Amino acid sequence: MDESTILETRDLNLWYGQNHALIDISIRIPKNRVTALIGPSGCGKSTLLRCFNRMNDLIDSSRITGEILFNGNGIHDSLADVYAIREKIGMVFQKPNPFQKSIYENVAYGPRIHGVREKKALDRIVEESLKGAALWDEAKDRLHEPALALSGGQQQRLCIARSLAVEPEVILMDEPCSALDPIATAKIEDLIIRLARNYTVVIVTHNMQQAARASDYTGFMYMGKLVEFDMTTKIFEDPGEELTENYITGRFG
Ligand SMILES: Nc1ncnc2c1ncn2[C@@H]1O[C@H](COP(=O)(O)OP(=O)(O)OP(=O)(O)O)[C@@H](O)[C@H]1O
Repeated sequence: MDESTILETRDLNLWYGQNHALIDISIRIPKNRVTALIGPSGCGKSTLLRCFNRMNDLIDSSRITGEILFNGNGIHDSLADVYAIREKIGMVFQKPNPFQKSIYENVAYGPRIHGVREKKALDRIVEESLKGAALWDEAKDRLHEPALALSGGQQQRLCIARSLAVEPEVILMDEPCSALDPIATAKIEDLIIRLARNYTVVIVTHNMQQAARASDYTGFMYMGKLVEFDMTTKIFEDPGEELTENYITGRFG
């Protein structure tokens, strides 16, 4: 794989109490590409995703061994700043979760916390972020309306805009389309492909067509292990492992 790596795990293991949820995961996430994580329910996809920006730190029972590197630096090193990591590695969840504020305030919230006060600067960030999330045309005349008045698909794009507003390098997406209809899903998929021009996207999905359509690389996980990681075309057309083939041809899962 001749790509530069932005995120990497080396022999990563994670336990929730006695449950060994991730087993010896070594993966390299290529920069400015879309990587999909697929596999049957409970195989550890969301857990691995949450490790990348230390969201698993918030779960008391979880314990990890091994290394996770972001741009070559260990994210658990003593000097690592977890808030800076979560700013650079944003996350979008399954269910859109905008704040109970206006569209504008949802996007301006992060930059404001980081000290941007000037209205002109905030206006510019809001516009750029909404454009980046393909929501500007639909939202520009209603910026001060409640975000919760948007449709589900628009709310999800607003959540993407909110993460773009703090200038991330990576966007983690945990089944971002599972609550959306096919039209809203298609819009998010187009957006994911476009986002990869400037950002790295890692997406967990149950939808194999989505992984095939929207990703450059795919990792197939099974029972806590990364069975295979390769270019998406290779995984779907000529997988190296029988287990992968059985999964993508619908023989289990
Ligand atoms: N917060 C948690 N506390 C304890 N155990 C957890 C927690 N989250 C996940 N697990 C366990 O870790 C394992 C992996 O779960 P995870 O959610 O990462 O899988 P997944 O592949 O994303 O599943 P799904 O596709 O169903 O979302 C499962 O056995 C699950 O029960």
